[in-house]
Amino acid sequence: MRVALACDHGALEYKEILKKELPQEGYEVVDFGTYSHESCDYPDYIAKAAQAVAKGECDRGIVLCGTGIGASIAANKIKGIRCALCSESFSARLTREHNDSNILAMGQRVIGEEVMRDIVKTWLTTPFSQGERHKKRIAKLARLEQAD
Ligand SMILES: O=C(CO)[C@H](O)[C@H](O)[C@H](O)COP(=O)(O)O
Repeated sequence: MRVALACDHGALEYKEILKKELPQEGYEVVDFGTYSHESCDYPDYIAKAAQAVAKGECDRGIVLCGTGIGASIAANKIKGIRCALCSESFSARLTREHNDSNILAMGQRVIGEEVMRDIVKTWLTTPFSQGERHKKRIAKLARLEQAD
């Protein structure tokens, strides 16, 4: 699985942890930045990762900022993206099973390192349930994008 990573200056450390550790678990990572602690604007980096997922260049994406909120808002502006902001693994599992989320957002200023790892592991390994009720709802989400 190829995973797009992106962050702003508020979450550089967690992005670097994932960049180092995910390949050890067999994931390919593509790093869309940012690459330093210099203050930057999260939409610039998050959009690149989200576009890569939307185009099918990456299978999934993980985006991070201080709270995860700005990152999740930015990712969800891209057509075809269902980005879920998670601070615990229960939601990470349910958003895969129910929403078939293709991007995970987290906040480095909100959750600890081990919680972050737990969320990522759960989110990457949980399949979509394929439930008909969930497929119907996801189709309705897609139709909302068409209304733009
Ligand atoms: O977008 C955010 C808030 O939801 C992120 O947490 C950003 O990382 C944060 O706004 C950055 O704040 P800073 O004061 O510029 O470091």
